[in-house]
Amino acid sequence: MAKVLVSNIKVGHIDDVQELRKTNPKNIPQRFVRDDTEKSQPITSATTLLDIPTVDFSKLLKGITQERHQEILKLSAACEEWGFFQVKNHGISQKLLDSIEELSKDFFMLPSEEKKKYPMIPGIVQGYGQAFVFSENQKLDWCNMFALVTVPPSERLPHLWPNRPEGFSETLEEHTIEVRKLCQKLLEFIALGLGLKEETFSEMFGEAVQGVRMNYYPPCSRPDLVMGLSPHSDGSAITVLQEAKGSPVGLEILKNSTWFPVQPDPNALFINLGDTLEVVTNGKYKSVEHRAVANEEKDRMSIVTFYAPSYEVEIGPMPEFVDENNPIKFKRYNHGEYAVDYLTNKLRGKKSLDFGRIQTQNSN
Ligand SMILES: COC(=O)C(/C=C/C1=C(C)CCCC1(C)C)=C/O[C@H]1C=C(C)C(=O)O1
Ligand SMILES: O=C(O)CCC(=O)C(=O)O
Ligand SMILES: [Fe+2]
Repeated sequence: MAKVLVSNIKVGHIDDVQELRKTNPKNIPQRFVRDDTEKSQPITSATTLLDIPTVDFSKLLKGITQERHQEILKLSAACEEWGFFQVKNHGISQKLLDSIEELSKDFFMLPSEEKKKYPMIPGIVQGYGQAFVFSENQKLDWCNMFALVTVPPSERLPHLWPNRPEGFSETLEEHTIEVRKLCQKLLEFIALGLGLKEETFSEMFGEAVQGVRMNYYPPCSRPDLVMGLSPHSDGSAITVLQEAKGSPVGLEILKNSTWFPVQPDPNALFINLGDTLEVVTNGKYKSVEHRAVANEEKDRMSIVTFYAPSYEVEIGPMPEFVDENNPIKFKRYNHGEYAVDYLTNKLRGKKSLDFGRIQTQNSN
């Protein structure tokens, strides 16, 4: 994908939320204050955490057994009903996960001037700062991000790979490889759960694009006024989310017009479906809309890997999911063009899917 340089847009001043917190914790600049229309209060309280469907990866890895079949049924049910699940016994070493978490936290704790050596410029979602800001009056999220495209190497921006904290870039390389293997295996089992051959997505995606983003949410004196991360569906096929240990509840899932707080098991990884899986299954599976809220007392951090098709491939609903009862909902499109559309707009609920959606008379 051509690196979209949207350098002629004015984004106004974007405060670093960690600096805001440090210098004047009671000050919430107006650009961070959401009006009520945007922040429907969750109907459920944080005490009613949503039960996250859990898949045991070690059972999926067993040969063709009844146990594996049951786990695949669990996986497909979670994908169809919720669009997310958590995976335990995922096989990624806890040492690596702890290391990437510690190094990511150390990165965010670096002095501001050090982090500003890796600026995130509008339209390029890589680097340190706030992604998806495209206008001066756009509300900002209470979040500092650091993101890199990691695969293919040709899409990397080497000058944004930090040399501090020590070992961060090297650990990121290892983390990229291990999470990629998990994504590829999960997509094989998701394919089987759809009644497809397990190679379906590896053949469809080509050399999958992979990006990683660390989100750091400092405490906020008025969490009721701000949004940690705006509501969105991910522009991935699947996303792997690791929540830092000791994080307060922050991630919320939209289901039946209600925001449900979820907190993944610290020994599991949270997986959510992105727009691409909704398109290729013609809506049988749906990308889940989610957001993150801020917390008054505690900081929170997430490490998120996005796994998506190559920019070169064409994506569209598979014939297996189109029939007279399920008319085709999306056109076929070049994934690179979808990626440009996604990455040059603010986070906007599930509007990212409109890029490929076929508008029908009665479509709302
Ligand atoms: C919520 O954020 C995303 O879904 C997302 C997805 C980015 C991507 C696509 C839309 C198409 C395939 C490539 C890629 C995974 C980059 C956010 O971008 C991530 C990835 C980087 C890098 C980042 O800043 O956040
Ligand atoms: O921090 C979280 O829990 C959500 C992060 C997320 O949705 C994202 O980075 O796409
Ligand atoms: Fe997300």
